[in-house]
Amino acid sequence: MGINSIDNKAVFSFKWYESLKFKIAALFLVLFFIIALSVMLILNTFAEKMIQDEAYLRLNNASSEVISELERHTILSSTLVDTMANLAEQLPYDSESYYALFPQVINYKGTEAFIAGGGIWPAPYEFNEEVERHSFFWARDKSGKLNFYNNYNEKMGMGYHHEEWYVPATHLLEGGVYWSKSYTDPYSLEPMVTVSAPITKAKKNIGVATIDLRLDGLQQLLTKVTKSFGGYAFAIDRNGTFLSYPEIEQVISTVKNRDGSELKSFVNYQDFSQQYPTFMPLSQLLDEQRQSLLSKLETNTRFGKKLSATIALNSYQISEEEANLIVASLFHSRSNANDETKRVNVQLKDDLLLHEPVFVSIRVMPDTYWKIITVMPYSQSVGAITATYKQLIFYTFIALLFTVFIIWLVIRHIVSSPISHLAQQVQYQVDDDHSPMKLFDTSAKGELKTLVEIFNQRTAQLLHSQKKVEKLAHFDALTGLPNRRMLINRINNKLAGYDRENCFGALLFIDIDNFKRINDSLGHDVGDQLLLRVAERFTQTVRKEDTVARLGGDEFVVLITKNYTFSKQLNYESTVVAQKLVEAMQAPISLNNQLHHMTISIGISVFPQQRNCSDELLRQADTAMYRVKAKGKNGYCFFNTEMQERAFRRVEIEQSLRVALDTNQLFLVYQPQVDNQGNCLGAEALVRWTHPDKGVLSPIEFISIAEECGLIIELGTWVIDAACAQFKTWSDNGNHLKKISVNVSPKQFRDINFVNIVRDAIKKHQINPKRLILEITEGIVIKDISDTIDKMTVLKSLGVRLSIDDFGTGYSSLRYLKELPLDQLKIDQSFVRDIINQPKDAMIVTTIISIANNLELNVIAEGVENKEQVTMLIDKGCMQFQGYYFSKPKTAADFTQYLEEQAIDNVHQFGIKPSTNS
Ligand SMILES: Nc1nc2c(ncn2[C@@H]2O[C@H](COP(=O)(O)O[C@H]3[C@@H](O)[C@H](n4cnc5c(=O)[nH]c(N)nc54)O[C@@H]3COP(=O)(O)O)[C@@H](O)[C@H]2O)c(=O)[nH]1
Repeated sequence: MGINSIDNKAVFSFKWYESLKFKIAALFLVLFFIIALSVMLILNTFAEKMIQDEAYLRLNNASSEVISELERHTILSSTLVDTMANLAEQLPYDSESYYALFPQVINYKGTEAFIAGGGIWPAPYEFNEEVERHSFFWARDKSGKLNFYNNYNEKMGMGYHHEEWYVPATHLLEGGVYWSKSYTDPYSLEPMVTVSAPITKAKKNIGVATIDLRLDGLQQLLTKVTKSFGGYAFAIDRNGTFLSYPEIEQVISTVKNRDGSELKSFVNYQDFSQQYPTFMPLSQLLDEQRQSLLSKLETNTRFGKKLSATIALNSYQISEEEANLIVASLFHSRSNANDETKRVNVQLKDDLLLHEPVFVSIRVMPDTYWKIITVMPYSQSVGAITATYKQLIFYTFIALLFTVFIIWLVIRHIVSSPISHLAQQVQYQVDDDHSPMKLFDTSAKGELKTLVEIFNQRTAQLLHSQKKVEKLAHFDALTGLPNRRMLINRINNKLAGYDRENCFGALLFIDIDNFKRINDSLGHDVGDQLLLRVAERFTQTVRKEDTVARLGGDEFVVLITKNYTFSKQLNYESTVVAQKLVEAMQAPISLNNQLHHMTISIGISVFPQQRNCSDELLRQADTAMYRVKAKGKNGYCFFNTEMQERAFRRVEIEQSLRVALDTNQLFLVYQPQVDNQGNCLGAEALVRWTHPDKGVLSPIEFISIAEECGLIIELGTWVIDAACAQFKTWSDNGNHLKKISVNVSPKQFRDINFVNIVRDAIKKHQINPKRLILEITEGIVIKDISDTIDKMTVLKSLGVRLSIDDFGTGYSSLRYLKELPLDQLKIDQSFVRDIINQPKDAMIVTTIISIANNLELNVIAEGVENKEQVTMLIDKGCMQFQGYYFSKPKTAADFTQYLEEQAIDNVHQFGIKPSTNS
C-alpha cells in the first residue's frame, strides 16, 4: 500500500492483489481446490473400491449362477449315484434284477440331457467269488439310448479296479461321493466327469456305483452369464484340466489311445500357460490356490498321507500329487465355502483374450472341486460406474463450491466488509478536507468494535487538538482577537458576498503611536498589558457585528461591513467609528502604576473597489495609516490614490536605491558655509543620486524612504566616508576648510554602530575630528533624550562637533538644550525666508541667535537667498551663512574651483560675496 498526493489530498491506494477481499477470495479458492482435490482423491479411492466391489460382485454372481446350475446336475447325479450304491447294498447279487433296475435309475426322468451313463462296479470277487470283474455299465449312444457295455469286464482289458474314478471311491465312507477328473466325451467332445459312491456292506467296501455326467452346454452357460458385462468365464477341474474355454480349440489336444485311436482331450492350465505367456499370471494364481489347498488340508497327517499313497498306488491313472489333491478335496469338500482356497478375486493387468486389464474371480465348486474362473474387463466395470461417479463428483463440487461461497460471504460480512467500511470512512475524512472530522459508527462487533473505538478515541483527541490548532491558527494568542488569517477570511467572505448582498465594508488599520517606546523602555510584559488594554477598548468601542483583529505587534484592524445603498453612508460610519476609537484612547492607561497617554493612528480603506482583494485593502489602509503618522499621528485618514502612488513610488525608490548603493550611483555636492565677509568657512555635504531613468534626484525624494526602510544606515555611512575623503583631499591640496558638515538622520544616529562608523571614517581619512560637524535634527534629540545625550557625549569625546539642524521647527526644549553637548545651532530656512516680512519669524531668529550666544554656541543661518536677509541676520548677531545667495551646492570639482577662486580673490568690500553663478 502506498500514499499518493493529488491536489494535496492523500489517496490511500494499494494493488488489487493486496486487498483483503482478494486475499480472502484467493484463500477460499485455494481452500476450495484443496478440498476439491481431497474429495476427488477420496472419491477416487472409494470409486476404485466401488468399481472393484461391483466387479467382484458381478463376477461372483456369474460364478454363482454357473455353480448353482452345475450343482443342480451334480447334486442330482450325487443323489442318483448314492441311490444306486444303496440299491446295490440292499439288492441280492442278481444280474437280472441289476439289468432291470439300474438302467431305470440311470435313466431317471429329466436327467437324460446330462446323465451320460452309469453303473455298478463290484470289488474283485466280491459279488461273485469266482469272477474278478463283473461290472454293470450302461452308457448312452449318439441317439441318447442307454446301452449296456461289457468292455471293462473283458479278460484282456485293464479292468476297472484301478481306474481313477474307482479307487478313491472305495476309501469313502458310506454316503460319500467322489468326483473323478474330467475327460472328453468321445462323441460330443463335451467334458465329462464321473461321480462314484462306495457300496458298503458290513462296513466293508464291496464295490462302487457310478454316474457319468456330461457337462453339456457348460461353455454356453458360462458365455450366457458373462455376456452382460462383456467378459467371459471358463472352468477347470480339480487337477487343472480345462472343462471349457471360449476359444475351445486352444485348450484341446489330441492324444493317442491305448488302442492306438486318437482321443481329444482338454489340456492342463499349466501347459496352456507355457504356450500362452499372457495366461501365466492367472496360471500362477491357480497354482497358489492349489498349493494353498494342499497346504491347508491335512495331507501331512499320517492318515491322509497313507490314504493318498494307497490311492496313488492302487490307480495307475492317479499320480501322487493328484492323490494328494483327491484326499485334500475329499476332506475339504464342503467346509468353509468362503475359504480363500475356494474364492479368490484379483485384478490382472492384461488378459489373453480381452487384451486389457481385467478383474478375475476364481470360485471353487464344493464336492467336485472344479474352478469357475470369470473374467471382467476393467473398462466395462469403470463404464458401468462412471456415470454415477461423475454425478457424485459433480454434486460434491457444487455442494463444496456453495459451501465455500457461503463461508466467504460470511467472512466478508464479518471481517472484510466492516474493515472496508472503516477504511472508506477514514478515506472519506482524509479526502474531504472541508467536512468536519466525525466519529465512526460502532456497529462492528468484537475486535473490530475495539478498533473502531480506538479510532474514535484517537479522533476525539484529534478533534480536541484540531480545535486548539484552529484557535491558534485563527486567533491571536495574547488578546484572543481574530488574527490576520481570520481577518483575511472574513474580508474575503465579505468581498465574495458583495455582489449578492450589496455589501460595503471598511478596514480601519490602527497602529498605536509610540508603542515601541513603551515596549523598549518598560519591557515586553508591560507592552503586552498595553496591547490587552487597547484591545479591550477597541472591542468595547465597536459594535458586536464588527470585527476587531490583531495583525501582530501594535497593529490592529477593525472591519466594518454593512448593507448600504450608497457607499457614502459607509464613509460616514467609518469616520464615526475612527473618531470613537481615537477618543477611546483619550483616557490614560495605567501600566505598572503609571498613567500613560496613548494615541493611535488609523488608516481607512473602503470596499468594494476595482481591485477587490484583502491584501490590497490592508495595504491601502496601512498606507493611509502611515500618512496619519507622517502628519503627526493621533488621527485618521482615508486612503486615496495619491497615497497609493506615493506608496508605489516609495517601493520603486527603495528597490532602486539598493542597486544605487551597490553601483556608485550616489555622489555628494557641497554647499559653502561663509562668514559675514563672504569667506568660505566650510561646506555642507549633501547627497545626490544619479538615477538611471530619472536623472539626478534630490535627497528629498529618497532620504525619508531610506530612513523608513533602513537603507539610511548604509547610505549615511557612505556619506560620512565620502565627505571625510573629500575633506582630506582638499586639505591635502592646500584648500584648508575650517569645517565640513554632514547630515545625520534619526535612524542613522540611533544605530548602535554609529559612533564606530564616525570614528572609523576620521581614522581612515586622517582628518581632524574638530573639522567634522554632524548636523542632527531636533526630532532626534526629543525622541530619546538620555540616549541622545549619551551618544552625543561619546561623539564629543572623539572631538567631533555637533549642530542642531533646522533649529526652531521641532519641539525645542530649552532645558534639554542646556544639557546637550552642542556646538552649533542652525536656524531653519523657513524662518530666514520670511525674516524681512514676518516680524514673528524675525523675532524667532533673534531668539535663536540670543540662545546660541547665551549658551556660547555657534549660530549659522541656512536658506539665505538675498542681501537683505544677510544684513538683517548680521544685525541680529548671526555671522555665518549658507544659502543660494552665496552659492548653490556644488560638485566636488566645482567646489574645488570655488575654493581656489576664493583664495585668489581675497579683496572684498564690506565682506559679503554673493554668488556669481545664480
Ligand atoms: N540625512 C541626510 N540628509 C540629507 C543629506 N543630504 C541632504 N539631506 C537632506 O535633504 C534635504 C534636502 O536637501 P537638499 O535638497 O540638498 O537641500 C539643501 C539645500 O540645497 C537647501 N538650500 C540651501 N540654501 C538654500 C536656499 O537659499 N534656498 C533654498 N530654497 N534652499 C536652500 O537646503 C537643504 C539643506 O538643508 P539642511 O540640511 O537643513 O541644511 C535636507 O533636509 C537635507 O538635510 C544627507 O547626506 N543625509
